[in-house]
Amino acid sequence: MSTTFRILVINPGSTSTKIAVFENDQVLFEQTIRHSTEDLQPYSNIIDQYSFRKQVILDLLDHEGFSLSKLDAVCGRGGLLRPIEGGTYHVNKQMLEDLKSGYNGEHASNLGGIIANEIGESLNIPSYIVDPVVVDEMDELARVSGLPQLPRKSIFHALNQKAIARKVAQELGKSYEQVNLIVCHMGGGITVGCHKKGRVVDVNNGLNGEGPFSPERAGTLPAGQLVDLCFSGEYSKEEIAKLLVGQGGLVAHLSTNDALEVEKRIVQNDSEAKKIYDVMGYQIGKEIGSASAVFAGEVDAIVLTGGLAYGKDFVENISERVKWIADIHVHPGENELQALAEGTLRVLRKEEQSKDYPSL
Ligand SMILES: Nc1ncnc2c1ncn2[C@@H]1O[C@H](COP(=O)(O)OP(=O)(O)OP(=O)(O)O)[C@@H](O)[C@H]1O
Ligand SMILES: CCCC(=O)O
Repeated sequence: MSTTFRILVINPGSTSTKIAVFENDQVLFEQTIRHSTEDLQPYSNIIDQYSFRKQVILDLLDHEGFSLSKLDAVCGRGGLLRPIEGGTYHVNKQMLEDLKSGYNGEHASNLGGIIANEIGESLNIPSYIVDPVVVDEMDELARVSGLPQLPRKSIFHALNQKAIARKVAQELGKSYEQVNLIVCHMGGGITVGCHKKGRVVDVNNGLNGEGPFSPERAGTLPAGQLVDLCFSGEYSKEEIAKLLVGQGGLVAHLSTNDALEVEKRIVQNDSEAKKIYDVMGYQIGKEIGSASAVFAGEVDAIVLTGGLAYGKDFVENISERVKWIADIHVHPGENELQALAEGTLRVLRKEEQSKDYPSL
């Protein structure tokens, strides 16, 4: 029996689709396909981007000369499913239904399992998801909001946050279960997780109007004014939802989700671009500060990760505000493709069993 496994991994983010082909845990090919605001504009729902993103992936693999017939499995980033524990799940009928209907809401990662399944079925090979954004390890007190009918939910960049947290724990010479980390994923969305001895006990739900604004999310808004906006008669429910996720943050203020473009404008002395970019850093600093209270100050490290962590001045802006809390570890980009491949590999090698996504 073959001990070499070839795996296609697919990570649809809000502003990009990242793909890679792995041979066991070694990457053979990796590419980030960026989607501009204009590319995504025609699609009123994220699920409608499905054919567009799948075709872009297939075209790229074809262009690079990768034969699909050599694949052993396909793995996609898991989306807004029902709350489940971390791990590798095979895609099943219920999961597909929940991803398609957006059981817990709309998110680019909903496309991961759907595209993986479609490619997998066409090749007669298995498809999986690993550590979806709904991994839920929150402490009970973190679930309580100021209205009993509106409990808080755990929806965050679980895959990257957990993979980077393990790496930083290793850098500290400890296991993930021995450290307290504040992990700040800064991509199209921004989530700040409190990793307390191996569990994410609190985290802002970046999709639900919580936390800092981001390239595409509005973050925490003044609630009363938001209610007025909702009932102003000027917006439909869908339009308001899009303002919060997709057209909020940098997109709302500067008409771009691309921080590199914002940095370019700053170099050209665009004062509005500078102000908004600075405020995004300020809000991230505030969120990290509030996370430090979750640990009563006992924080081993602060971790800055995601695409925005490539921005040196941006990282400096945040670090100046929070370096008094703990040492800062910067891991730009993300480890998500590797984490997807490793989760799949553990199952293909039978080191672990894939989990069953619960049916109704
Ligand atoms: N070198 C860089 N310097 C500054 N910003 C960068 C750099 N590279 C990418 N970015 C910015 O990072 C953001 C995208 O980050 P990332 O690729 O992690 O997001 P995503 O995967 O699309 O969404 P999410 O991480 O929320 O799922 C964009 O605003 C992009 O312009
Ligand atoms: C991963 C959920 C948070 C976000 O995309 O903003």
